[in-house]
Amino acid sequence: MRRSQPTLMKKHNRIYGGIFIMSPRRVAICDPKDSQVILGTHAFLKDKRYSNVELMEPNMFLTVDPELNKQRRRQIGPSMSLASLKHMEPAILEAGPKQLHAKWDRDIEQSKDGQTARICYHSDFVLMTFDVISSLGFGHAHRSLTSGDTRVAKWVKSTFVLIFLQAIMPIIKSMFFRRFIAKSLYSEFDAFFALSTQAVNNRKKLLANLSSNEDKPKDMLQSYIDAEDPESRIRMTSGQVITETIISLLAGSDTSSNTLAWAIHLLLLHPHYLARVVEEVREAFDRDHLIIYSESKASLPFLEACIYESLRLIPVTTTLPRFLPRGGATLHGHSIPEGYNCSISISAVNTNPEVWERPDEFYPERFLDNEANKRTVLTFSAGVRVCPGKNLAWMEIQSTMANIFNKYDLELPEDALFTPDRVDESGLPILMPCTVASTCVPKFPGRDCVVVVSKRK
Ligand code: HEM
Repeated sequence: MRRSQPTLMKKHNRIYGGIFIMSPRRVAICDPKDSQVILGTHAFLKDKRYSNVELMEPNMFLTVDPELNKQRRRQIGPSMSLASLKHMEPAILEAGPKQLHAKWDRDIEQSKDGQTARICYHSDFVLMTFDVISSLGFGHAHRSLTSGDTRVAKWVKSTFVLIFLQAIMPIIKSMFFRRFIAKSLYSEFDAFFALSTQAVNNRKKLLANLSSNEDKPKDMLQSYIDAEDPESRIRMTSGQVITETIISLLAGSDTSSNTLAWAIHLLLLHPHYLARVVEEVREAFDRDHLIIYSESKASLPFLEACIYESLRLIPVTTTLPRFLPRGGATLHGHSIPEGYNCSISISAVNTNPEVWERPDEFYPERFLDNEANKRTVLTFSAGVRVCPGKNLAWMEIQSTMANIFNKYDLELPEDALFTPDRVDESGLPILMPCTVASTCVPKFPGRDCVVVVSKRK
């Protein structure tokens, strides 16, 4: 079995259990305890294919070198803490929920009846999450969602593809591919790199003219420039800041937008839960109030449970590939030789029937007052290389959803293909199909991620 598609991994987990052979020298891991063992230490290195990528300086995401990864985490980690993100929240709300409202209000106003608009929420979330991270990372307010200028968002996509291709197919790094076959991908990457370089240079010029530290911008770019490793006192060079900014943009936009899209899809297919979330939000806040993350965290436990359940059921990152250390390891009672690869299947761990009751069901109640269940969800990974952008993602996702439900009524269009009544043999709503590459993306977003939006009655 070579493919690691989530549905296949889940199916094989039910047949073969917590561990099975996927292909020669590669085993699949589907058990939460084994995953914690592997992810808890740098001994199980990230898959070596990541180090094939030669586009930027070595960085936190692609490095297989534990020392570099640890240093970067000491440098960058604090800027991703909730305390630090609190200072960035105004920029997140401007580029995120407020911009989305502006776009949806305009769509409604310009619609035929002036009351309801058909909206592809997937494409809006893609641009919105890109705008959020690029505002923080470039210190410049890209507004691709409302302006319709999607040029930079496209460069990001090309960079993603290029990284993926270099990792699995190193020949793409050759001059022949650079000049001919993959020329446009490389030139879009160059444009994106030049933009990031310009952002760092502009910021350094601005800093040179500031009279007080108090006036420094409060964003991710600034915190990367200021980041210092408390152990070695080393700060990042401009090249490293540029690279880490690009990496944050790549790692943080598609993941967040697709998570938002799956959460909305799941709620539309479970109208009783949608109604419960809407009621919770509207009882807690006035209709014109812009809900910030701390408010939503304090007052909207059911919304939070729905997001956890969506992250559990459809994790946008599907596998975590790791390398068995010298001497091998015993996993799930089996001795696995050194040099083997193991692929932790996030989707199989998140739906392992030995751990989760009603594993395939969208059942958010399992997360109400249940910290242990929240900790078991593996969607942001865990351990030494856990996602450093987790807090930012939560801030963005939860405040976007809270503000959508506070301001708009959402309904599936009449021609929707996937509806609450269209169920499988177990009686569960059939989900829209997805494509799995580096993230799990709706396959036909223009067809399946459409919703009719009107202003809240
Ligand atoms: C819903 C949103 C997100 C999900 C589901 C997610 C998931 C993940 C996962 C599973 C990993 C581990 C990958 C691996 O080990 O192979 C990871 C790593 C990473 N994520 Fe996220 N992520 C999200 C949002 C973000 C955001 C917003 C940022 C940045 C601002 C970010 C930055 C990173 C970085 C830099 C790494 C590499 C860490 C390392 O290798 O040490 N992520 N993410």
